[in-house]
Amino acid sequence: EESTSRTTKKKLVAVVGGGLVGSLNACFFAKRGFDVEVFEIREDIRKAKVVRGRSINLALSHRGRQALKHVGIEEKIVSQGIPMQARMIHSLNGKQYPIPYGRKGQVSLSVNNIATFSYYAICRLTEYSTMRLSYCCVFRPDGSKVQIKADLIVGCDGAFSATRKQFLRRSRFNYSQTYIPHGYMELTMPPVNGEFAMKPNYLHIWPRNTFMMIALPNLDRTFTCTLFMPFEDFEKITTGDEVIKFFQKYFPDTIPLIGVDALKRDYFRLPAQAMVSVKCSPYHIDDKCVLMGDAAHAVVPFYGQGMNAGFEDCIVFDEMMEQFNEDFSAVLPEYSRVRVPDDHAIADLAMYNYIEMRAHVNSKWFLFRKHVDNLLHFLMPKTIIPLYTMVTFTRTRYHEAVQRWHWQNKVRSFLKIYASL
Ligand SMILES: Cc1cc2nc3c(=O)[nH]c(=O)nc-3n(C[C@H](O)[C@H](O)[C@H](O)COP(=O)(O)OP(=O)(O)OC[C@H]3O[C@@H](n4cnc5c(N)ncnc54)[C@H](O)[C@@H]3O)c2cc1C
Ligand SMILES: COc1ccc2c(c1)CN(c1nc(C(=O)N(C)c3cc(Cl)c(F)cc3C(=O)O)c(Cl)s1)C2
Repeated sequence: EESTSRTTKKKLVAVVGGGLVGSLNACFFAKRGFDVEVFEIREDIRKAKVVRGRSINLALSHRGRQALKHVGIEEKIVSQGIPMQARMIHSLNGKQYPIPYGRKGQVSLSVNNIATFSYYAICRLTEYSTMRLSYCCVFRPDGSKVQIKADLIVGCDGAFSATRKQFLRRSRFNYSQTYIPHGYMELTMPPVNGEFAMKPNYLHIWPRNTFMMIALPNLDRTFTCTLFMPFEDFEKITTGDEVIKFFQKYFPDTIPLIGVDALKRDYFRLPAQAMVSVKCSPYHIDDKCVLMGDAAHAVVPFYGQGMNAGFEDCIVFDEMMEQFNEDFSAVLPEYSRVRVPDDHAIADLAMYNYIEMRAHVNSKWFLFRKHVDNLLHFLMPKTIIPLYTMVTFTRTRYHEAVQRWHWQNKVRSFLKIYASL
């Protein structure tokens, strides 16, 4: 029977979206003793046979790991991830050059997407007795809605968020989205005699200016290769032979590793996927609703930070819940005030990196820039910290990392002028 002894009724938090950020966020709220209900449009991940995620594997770095650590699942995820201690640059002549990310411990982890993470997060959730999972769509495709009576709604329903769509109807809500002309396609590189086809503890990169391919290792000793190319170039390749010809020209060393038949087949399995950059503000409505993850800020993947930024959203929000004693009317506006500039900064950084890579990033550029960065950092470790080090291996606020990077560029150009005198 209803326990009358309790003075305050437990508050209910409804999380829309049970993807990477939604399921992690639910852990944060459940840990605080809230009743949490997660609404996920797709079937229960724990029963799903086929993993359907936007990218098969992702680079998990410091920001994301700090969030996982907060709810006690960092070790579980790290044990399922493969550390990448350096980049392996594949030049056109087939030569490979490793470029370390930094000091020994500074690694990114290649983790399997939805399957590994959400599974552990949801299992963690069910350990908190206050957890309920409803596999249904909050806003049904026919527009009808599930009635939720909750004290707080957290929109974690991804780049095409239905929760955010409700924000669009309000005045003073800012929104922008940009589709880039590049698409991406994922291809699998199988093991060779049961072993990884390439060195596993690296982020493999084939930088070819307009075209680029990267490969991250998976636990099952495959690599997931992600080919980035303008849609118009994807469309020019219409037959298996044209695929092989294209790979012979730009990625010759990968043909024997992916396999001619697999290339011809897998290239036409799915069309190239689009990449969108979404910015909006504010992230909240009064003390009622808040957006996090891709629902708040979808970024192009050219910094490997989308999930890490979404996970960091959860820590930042939780820190404010602590600071304002869980008073939503104080936490939500403060969350928008602090987090919008940082998430916009990483969106800009990722877009800048895309434009930089498309323009003049080939093996020589990569080698030159990364060795210069590492050299300057070695000479003036406190003054020159490579931008990707601040972004990937620290929790420096994204907008501060960008400010510092601008300042360092001034120092760098001054040094160049000084050196040339
Ligand atoms: C090619 C590529 C490579 C990437 N690489 C990296 C990387 O290396 N590192 C990194 O940090 N990030 C990377 N990202 C970004 C990362 O995938 C996203 O930032 C991350 O998935 C965002 O998680 P999310 O939970 O906010 O959204 P999603 O993962 O999209 O989850 C949203 C969830 O909400 C559900 N949903 C949607 N609509 C509704 C609704 N109306 N009702 C109920 N449920 C709903 C969906 O089914 C889904 O489960 C990459 C992205 C791409 C495309
Ligand atoms: C699964 O799909 C994807 C797609 C893109 C990425 C990832 C996974 C993981 N990514 C990472 N990027 C950085 C980084 O900081 N930069 C500047 C880089 C940016 C690009 Cl595009 C690149 F090719 C190398 C580096 C590099 O420095 O290694 C990391 Cl550190 S991890 C990009």
